Amino acid sequence: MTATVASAKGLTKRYGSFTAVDAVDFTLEENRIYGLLGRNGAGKTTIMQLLTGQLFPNAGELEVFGRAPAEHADVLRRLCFIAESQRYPEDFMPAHVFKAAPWFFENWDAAFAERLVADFRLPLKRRIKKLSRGQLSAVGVIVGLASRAPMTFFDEPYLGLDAVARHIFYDRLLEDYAEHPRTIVLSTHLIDEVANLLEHVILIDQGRILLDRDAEEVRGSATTVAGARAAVDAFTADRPVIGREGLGGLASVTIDGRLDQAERIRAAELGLELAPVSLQQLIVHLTGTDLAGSTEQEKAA
Ligand SMILES: Nc1ncnc2c1ncn2[C@@H]1O[C@H](COP(=O)(O)OP(=O)(O)OP(=O)(O)O)[C@@H](O)[C@H]1O
Repeated sequence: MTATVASAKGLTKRYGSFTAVDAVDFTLEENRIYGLLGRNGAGKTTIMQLLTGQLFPNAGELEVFGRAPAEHADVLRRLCFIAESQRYPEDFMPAHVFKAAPWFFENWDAAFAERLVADFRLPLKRRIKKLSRGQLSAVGVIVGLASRAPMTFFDEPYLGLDAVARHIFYDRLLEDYAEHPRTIVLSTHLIDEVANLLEHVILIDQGRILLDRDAEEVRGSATTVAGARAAVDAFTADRPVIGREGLGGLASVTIDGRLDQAERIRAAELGLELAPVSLQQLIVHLTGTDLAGSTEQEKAA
């Protein structure tokens, strides 16, 4: 039995006349790794700032650990938010950050932080403003991991981190999560890289939730059917189509939903090729722009 650690109902955030988060409902369960995904400007950072009490909602209900997060110190001390471009006091070095961290995070593991510093080859005694972009991201990633906060938010945490460092992050996150389960919310555009890490996916588009589903269910929940156009069209005619491409007499159509054995046999008989759709491909299909039309908000503006 899992417990709900955050819940939003009709949660809305406006910036002037622009609605960045539009009456969303969702819950976060204890000890799960969530992917908060979506295109630029979708509203991911805004949702994380609402959850961590940095912003007040304009409407709706929001509870984190049973209370409105803003101004409740007992909630805020259980949260860790790692922003894309974290700011630190002038003249701070990484060593200062890690020394101060236990004042904010009661579960802080100094030995784990030390190991991560070695993994990321982070210079401890260099001014933070002199660090490279990737080294600056490493400081945030280390704080996020070693804080072991019951609810940890990583908002695009790895700007500038090289591929090796990103994989160290994923590996350490999974290892440590296995030993110290907690709720983790990760926002990223590198969906393929984190696809296997995520347990649950929340997909945001223009301030609304497009998908809120167990990652296992999402994986393999869509299929691309490719082959001769007439056969593809016949096979996909009665199904929910989420993407379509074609060239000459060939077509490739992505459909939502799983295919059963009989359908797979029928596809084979029609000479069609079936391929599972990756999480990234699915998200591209679901959030791809309708090039023919503008968005509702743009029309209204
Ligand atoms: N302080 C603000 N004033 C006005 N508009 C804002 C403000 N902060 C964010 N927005 C707008 O709200 C929308 C959501 O922004 P948000 O930062 O939450 O998106 P995001 O999904 O995190 O995007 P990205 O992936 O690019 O980081 C965007 O259109 C953004 O321009």
